Amino acid sequence: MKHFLSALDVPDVTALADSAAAFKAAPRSAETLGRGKRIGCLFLNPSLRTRLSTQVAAQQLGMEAIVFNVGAEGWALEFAEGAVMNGTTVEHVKDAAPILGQYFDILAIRTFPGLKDRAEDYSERYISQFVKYAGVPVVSLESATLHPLQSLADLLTIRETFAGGRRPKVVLSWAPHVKPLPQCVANSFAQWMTVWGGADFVVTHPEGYTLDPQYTKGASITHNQDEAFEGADYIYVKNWSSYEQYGQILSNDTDWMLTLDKLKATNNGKVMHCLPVRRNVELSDEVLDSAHSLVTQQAGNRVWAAQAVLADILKSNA
Ligand SMILES: NCCC[C@H](NC(=O)CCC(=O)O)C(=O)O
Ligand SMILES: NC(=O)OP(=O)(O)O
Repeated sequence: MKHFLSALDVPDVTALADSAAAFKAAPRSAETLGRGKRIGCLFLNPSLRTRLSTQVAAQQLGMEAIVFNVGAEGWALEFAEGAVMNGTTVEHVKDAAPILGQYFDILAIRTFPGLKDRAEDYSERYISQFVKYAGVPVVSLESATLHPLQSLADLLTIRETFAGGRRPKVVLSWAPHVKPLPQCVANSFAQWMTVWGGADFVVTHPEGYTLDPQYTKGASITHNQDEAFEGADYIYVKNWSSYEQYGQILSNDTDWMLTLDKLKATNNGKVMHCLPVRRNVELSDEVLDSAHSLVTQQAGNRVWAAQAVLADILKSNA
């Protein structure tokens, strides 16, 4: 693949998850693949896992990784076409991106949505301008609407932990939060689950939190969390702000927090979350600290997901 922005860039998500599993079994199996190559990781927003796992993955492929917190330390970038730059932005992406394309063989970017203007966020203007102007492969480190590296790690986690000999029931469950969050992780998980097609996939959320249907096509959607949890093998917990009443918090319904009591209806369900997590708001301590929780394994798998993606891009663009 050329770029990695969405599941739709991946010819075969199962094969990519297999590649991630192979790197997990043999981390140094392609340690010369990236020799002499350099990845630039640009962060317009904070990160712990994505930032570090991508660097570890690059190093294990023999690549050099340079991280730049462009949001905090760089010149304020302008993305609007034809902007009269007499305000706070200092440098246009049209000028910056081609330079970054000369410094790096792969450019990876984290750029969260503004959550003010849905059309603007869902146009993915920021990351697509890097694609347009950098001239090198671009990897999403979470963009305005999707988080594909997270979803690939999630798919790996489900495939390596499920031993049921049937299709697992996987539930994406909305959770309360203190602030409006992007829809990225939820959109992306739904997209990967439906593109993969290996699970009975259910999305549950309070009214008003319907996700963009392009990502949930093929999923069962219900406002009844108890019903969704019945017999579930995996519960993926995530908050998102409203897509319909864009960027709003409509419900701070604490009843939606995942507790051990709620897990009783599941099939000894495993619990997933992308992290960072607000303890005792989204999930209770007793869930996160129990054997139900896969969150540490899931975050560990971010390395293998990133390694599979970078290896594929290196091979495809050799
Ligand atoms: N990269 C994984 C999640 C990133 C982001 N969470 C956050 O911003 C949490 C912030 C907080 O808890 O204050 C999100 O939901 O998309
Ligand atoms: N899950 C995830 O993307 O974590 P970071 O925001 O810490 O990178």
